[in-house]
Amino acid sequence: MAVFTPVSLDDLTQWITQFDLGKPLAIKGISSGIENSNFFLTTEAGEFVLTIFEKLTFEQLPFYLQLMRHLADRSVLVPAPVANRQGEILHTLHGKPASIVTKLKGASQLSPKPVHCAAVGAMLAKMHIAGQDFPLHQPNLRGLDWWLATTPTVLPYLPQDGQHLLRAEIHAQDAFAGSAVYHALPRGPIHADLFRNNVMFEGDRLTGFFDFYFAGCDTWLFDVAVTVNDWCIDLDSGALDLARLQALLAAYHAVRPFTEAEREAWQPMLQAGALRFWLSRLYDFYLPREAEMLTPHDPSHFERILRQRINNPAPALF
Ligand SMILES: Nc1ncnc2c1ncn2[C@@H]1O[C@H](COP(=O)(O)OP(=O)(O)O)[C@@H](O)[C@H]1O
Ligand SMILES: N[C@@H](CCOP(=O)(O)O)C(=O)O
Repeated sequence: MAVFTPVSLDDLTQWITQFDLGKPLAIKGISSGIENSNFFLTTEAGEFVLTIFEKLTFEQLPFYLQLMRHLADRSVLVPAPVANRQGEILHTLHGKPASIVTKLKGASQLSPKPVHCAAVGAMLAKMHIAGQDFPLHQPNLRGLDWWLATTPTVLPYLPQDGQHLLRAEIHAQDAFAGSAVYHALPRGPIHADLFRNNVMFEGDRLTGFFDFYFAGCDTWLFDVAVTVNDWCIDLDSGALDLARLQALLAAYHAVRPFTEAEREAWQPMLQAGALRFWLSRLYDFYLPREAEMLTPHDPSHFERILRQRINNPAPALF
């Protein structure tokens, strides 16, 4: 939708000399970005994505960029941040934080089949394992604390039945987060927003996960639940598609077997994954940021998913 900070080839002539990327040959704004100014950049060394960060700060960005670098170094398919000759991956362009990352081939698969879900499940498990020794820590900033803080803000906008559902679910999630099962869940860096539009495919071959700017440290199962709630559902009803669900979970389990605690936590975690995006969409819908230029996502989509998960519990995990 937008390039907020324009960049021309002339702007890059001098700036790019800090990298071993040769001369800049072409730059093209990416219109679909909503948070940042993104560009496809071609240099003598190949094709890249240049991002100027419009909201994230120099203090916040190292967690995300270092995580992508860490994962890329361990053969997880993610954009690899490109370092300059000083080894730095966070740069300044037009006075704002900027990065150059490798360009993923392909396009998003918005009508996934089991084969695509299996590829996502396997790569997600690989990503969780590879993140285990990542040294930086940042909590999931859209986790329980944020849900608890946001619920009273959005409650007044909801009709009675929505208020009832939200109160009951936040109460259930707060109790679940205090349980022994919850504390036994394996955790580490997670993507936390692995929707269909954040994964690239070339045909049936997954070429990478991107958009790590909701990443944080949380339970791995929460990441699986968020992913399942987008990749393995009928988008109209929110109902789980069992063939896609089975494909994603089996492929994940083959790389990183689920634990007993995860089996017990699966049902509340699927509800947690739905609650998180219901809340963020409610917040963006009723309290849009100043000068927000976007049409907010429909919150009722995730209310429907939450009701589906409560009324039609998913099959048990492996
Ligand atoms: N590393 C990458 N490789 C290929 N395409 C990318 C890459 N990063 C972003 N894109 C493209 O740019 C678009 C916008 O990126 P996104 O991260 O969603 O931006 P924003 O954070 O501003 O919403 C994506 O939909 C995708 O088409
Ligand atoms: N996936 C979230 C919105 C996050 O925005 P993104 O386009 O940067 O992934 C939702 O659907 O609510």
